[in-house]
Order: sequence, then structure tokens, then C-alpha cells
Amino acid sequence: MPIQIETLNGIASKECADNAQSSLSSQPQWVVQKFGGTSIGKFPTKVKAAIIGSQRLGEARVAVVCSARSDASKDTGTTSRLFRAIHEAQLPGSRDFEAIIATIKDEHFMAAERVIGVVEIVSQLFQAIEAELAKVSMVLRCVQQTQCLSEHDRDFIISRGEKLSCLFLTALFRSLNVTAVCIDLYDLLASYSKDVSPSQQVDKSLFEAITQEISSRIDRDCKHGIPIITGFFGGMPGGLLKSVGRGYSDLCAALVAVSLGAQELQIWKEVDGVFNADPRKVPTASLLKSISPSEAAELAFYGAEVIHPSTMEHVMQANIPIRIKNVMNPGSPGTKIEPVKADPVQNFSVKPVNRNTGGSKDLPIKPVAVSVKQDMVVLNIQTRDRSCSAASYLAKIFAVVEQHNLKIDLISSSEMNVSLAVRSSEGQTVAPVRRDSLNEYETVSITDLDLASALQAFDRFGTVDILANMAIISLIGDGLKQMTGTSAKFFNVLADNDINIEMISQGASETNISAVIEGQKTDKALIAIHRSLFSIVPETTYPRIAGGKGWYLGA
Ligand SMILES: Nc1ncnc2c1ncn2[C@@H]1O[C@H](COP(=O)(O)OP(=O)(O)O)[C@@H](O)[C@H]1O
Ligand SMILES: N[C@@H](CC(=O)OP(=O)(O)O)C(=O)O
Repeated sequence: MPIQIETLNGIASKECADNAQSSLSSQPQWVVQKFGGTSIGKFPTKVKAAIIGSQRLGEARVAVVCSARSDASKDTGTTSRLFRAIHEAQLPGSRDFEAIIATIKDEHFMAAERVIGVVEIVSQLFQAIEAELAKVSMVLRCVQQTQCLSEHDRDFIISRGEKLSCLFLTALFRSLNVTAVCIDLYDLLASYSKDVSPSQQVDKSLFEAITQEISSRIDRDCKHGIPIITGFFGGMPGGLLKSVGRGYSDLCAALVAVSLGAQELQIWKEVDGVFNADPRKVPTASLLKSISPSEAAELAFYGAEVIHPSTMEHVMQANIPIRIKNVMNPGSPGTKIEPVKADPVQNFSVKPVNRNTGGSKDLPIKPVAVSVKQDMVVLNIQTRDRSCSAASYLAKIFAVVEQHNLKIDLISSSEMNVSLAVRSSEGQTVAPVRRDSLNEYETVSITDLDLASALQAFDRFGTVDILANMAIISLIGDGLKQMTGTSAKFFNVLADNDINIEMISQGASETNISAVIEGQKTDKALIAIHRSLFSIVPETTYPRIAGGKGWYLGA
């Protein structure tokens, strides 16, 4: 049996792996490593090397959290395929879901044969994969017959993507004689989640129950070796997909880190860390060595796909740093998100002090990044009833927003007009046209059901303009509000590049200035803003930010 192990430093022997394992049991501290679907799909040997490399350092036990594998991109990955299978099963008479499940099986089989060198382990893995997919097919057939899909069914089906991924990685380690145990968190708090109503509060006590259960599972099932944990966890009211959405495995990793009291949570990506702009769109973007939790949360929410927005809160409260690392370049230190001293009122994000009046010297002196969030729809709602008070008008609008589950990312309002930038649900379209009569909405392509029904509700008390295919462009940095002239420069750059601004938001957050622009102009906007606002020149030439040094606001 081949027992050579590829490590970060080359090839190690079985002895090294055993040493690593024995050092595990004597080391109480944990490092939690989360790997995304494309990393596991495209670079499994690099993922394995990153895990074993960390173990060999011997300083901590490693716990691994896996997302569902994707061979090429997230769109064609296992989770997306499972979503499509669910969609097909809901179409009366369609059997196409069976072909999708067969494709998922083939992809996992091929990966196993390609990467795992021990025939016996590969065949055991095949059986385990078949058993999981048989359960998925059974639920899908049932959905088709009954034409009824519960959140519970949806969560179960989607969760199997992470289970397959963990089975694969566990088998890979077994083939290398490294002890690894697959831990499935789908049925975490099973009794709790079955009884729980979708309106149940997602509060501190829920997360405490979840983290307690995770730690007792790991303690019970994996006394030694590497726990390989599904990035899907059960127990969220209304289901994980409804409450957290795609990218949920970052939150799972955060909860695992909290439950183990980890010394660090590592999110492994295919980029070196967080850059001051999307490095795939802005070639001159530079890597940020560290950012604050509030900046990371804002960046995540406003489009940087490096980390899920829900990840920060729990780990920061538990005083656990996050490090973003690159599977392709494990030697690079990546980006660190360091917990800041908790403010009892503001939770983990400590309010920056006004620099103009001599604030803390720890504060940054420039915006840290620019980001873009695509697929936004702007609804401009204007009241028809002038006699109604502004307060009751706003109350009506927000009641509709809540009832129809709209995800609002930006709001701006005057007395009788409200503009909402909302996300159109995944894979659902809204036509890029303005319409102001309800009947006409039906003639355009709004397949987003929540949005379509919300529009009908808004139409009862206002006239609605719809702008589709929009994007939010955001400038992010702690204390931005206090940086004199920053927003003027931001908006000027957009104007100079002939980019129209549909909506502006500044002031609600200390950390963010945002504008809504046409989606197709975002690349141009990103490059122009990065060029103008992120150039560093010698300190002496810098004149313009009160209290700042070394950062130049441009020409
Ligand atoms: N500020 C940013 N810093 C780093 N990556 C960013 C940023 N904004 C957007 N991105 C994008 O986030 C993605 C993160 O990396 P990757 O590991 O490829 O993603 P995934 O987990 O979706 O496979 C990249 O596609 C990168 O282009
Ligand atoms: N597999 C899930 C959850 C996830 O977190 O994915 P990733 O880590 O690959 O972004 C999804 O595709 O949404």
C-alpha cells in the first residue's frame, strides 16, 4: 500500500504522518480549516497537503470543514446540481433529476479513482457515495409524486453535497494511513430543528446550543485524528438555506471554531487573501495583510466573495482570529482578521474615534477596499396618497418587505419616496426595463416570485419604478465617515467616467459609502476608483485627510 504523503515541503513518510497523529492527541489547541468546493474539486492534493502541512507543525490539532465539491466553478458544482435536481423534481413528469444525480455520482467516482490510490478504499467510498445518493433520489421521487417540497427536504438534499465531499476527503486520508473521521452535522439538533418554527428567533441561545452539540459530537466521534466536518449543519429555524443562504459553510466553520475554542479559523481560498479590490477584475489590486472585523463584514456583505458575511460575528465574539489563505500558495501568510476589543453596546465592532478630533492611533487612515455587488434590482416607490404621514408610509413599505422576504442591501428615502436596492433571488431574472403600472410587470420577465408578489403589494399604495441589472459599488474602511472629501472624490471618479449614479447611501455605516450604478459599468468603475483612490504617494505630498498620513486622494 502506498504510504507516501505529499506535504507542503515535499514528500513525507508514513512515520511523519504517524508523528503528526500522535502529536494531535497531546495538543489541546485547535486550528479549524475550511475548504471551499472548488478547492476540493480542482486541487484535492493541495487541500490534503495544506491539512497535513499544518498538522506537521505539531502546534495544534486540525479540524477540517468541507463544502460540496465543484470540478470547475460553483455554477456547475455539486450544490448547484442538487438545486437543479430539486427544480426538475418539482416539474410534473420530468425525470431529468435522475440524470443530474447520475452526473454527481460520476464526478465523485472519477475524482476518487483519480486521487485515491488504494482500490479497497475507493470501492468502500463508491458504496458510501451510492448510499447517500440513493437517499437523495428517494426524496426527489417523493417530491415529484407529491409535488410538495418542505424546507426540511431541501436542506437534506443540499446537505448531501457536503457529506459526499467529506466522505471523499476522509477516504483520501485513510488511503494515506492518516486517521480521519467524517462528521455529518446535518442532523445536529434534529429534534430541535423538526419542531422549530421558521419564525423562531435566531439568537445567541440557538448558536450556543449548536456549538455545544458540535463540540460534543467531535469529542464523541473523533478522539484522535482529523475530524472532517460537513459544512452543512442542521438546526437553523426554517432551514440553513433560508436563514443563511449559499456559502453557508463559512458560518459552519466559524461555529466549529467557536465550539472548539480554536486558536485560529482559516478560510482557504484560491486567492492569497483579501485584496483592496477584486484581483480578478483589477490587476493592480494589492493584498491586505490585515483588516478589521467590521471592514471584513462590510466587504463580505458588499460583494467580496472571500468570506460569507455571517462568519465574523461568532468568532470575533469568541476572540478567535480568522486568516484567509490560498491553497495554491500555502506559504503566504494571507489576510488576518483580528478580533478587536469588544464594545458591550456595539458588539464586536468598536466604533472608530473621529480622526479630526485626535482619535485612536490604531485607526486606519484610508479606505481599505472597493467592492461590487451585482444582480441588484432598484425599486423606487413613490406614494400616491399625499395625506398619509411619512411614518405610516414607511411602515407600510417595510411591512411588505418583511412579508415577502425581500433582501434589502441599500435604502435611501425622502419624505414620500423610498428607493430600495434588493437582491433578485439566485437564478431568477428581472427584465431590465422601467414600468410603472402593475399590469405591465406581468408582461416583463420577473420570475423571482417573492419580488413579483412584493411589487403587487407595493402597487396598492405607490407607483413603482424598477431598475434591473444594477450593482452596488462600495468604498470600505473604518471611520470613512470622518474622512473629509472621500465621498466627493468617490462620486467625482464615477462622474468623470460617465457612470450615472442611481442611488447613494452614506452615513448609516461608519465603514461604507455606497452607490448604485449600472451592472455593466462596474469593471470600468472599479478600475477607475482603484486607480484614483488607492494610490500611495510619499507622506510629504499628502495634504488632504485630516489626521491622516501617507494616503493621497488623487489628482
Ligand atoms: N477584495 C477581494 N479580495 C479577494 N478576492 C475577491 C475580492 N473581491 C472579490 N473577490 C473574488 O472572490 C473570489 C474568492 O476566491 P475563490 O477561492 O476563487 O472563490 P470560491 O470560494 O467562490 O471558489 C475570487 O473569485 C475573487 O475574484
Ligand atoms: N456548497 C455550498 C456552501 C458553501 O459554502 O460553498 P463554498 O464554500 O464553496 O462557497 C454552496 O455552494 O453554496
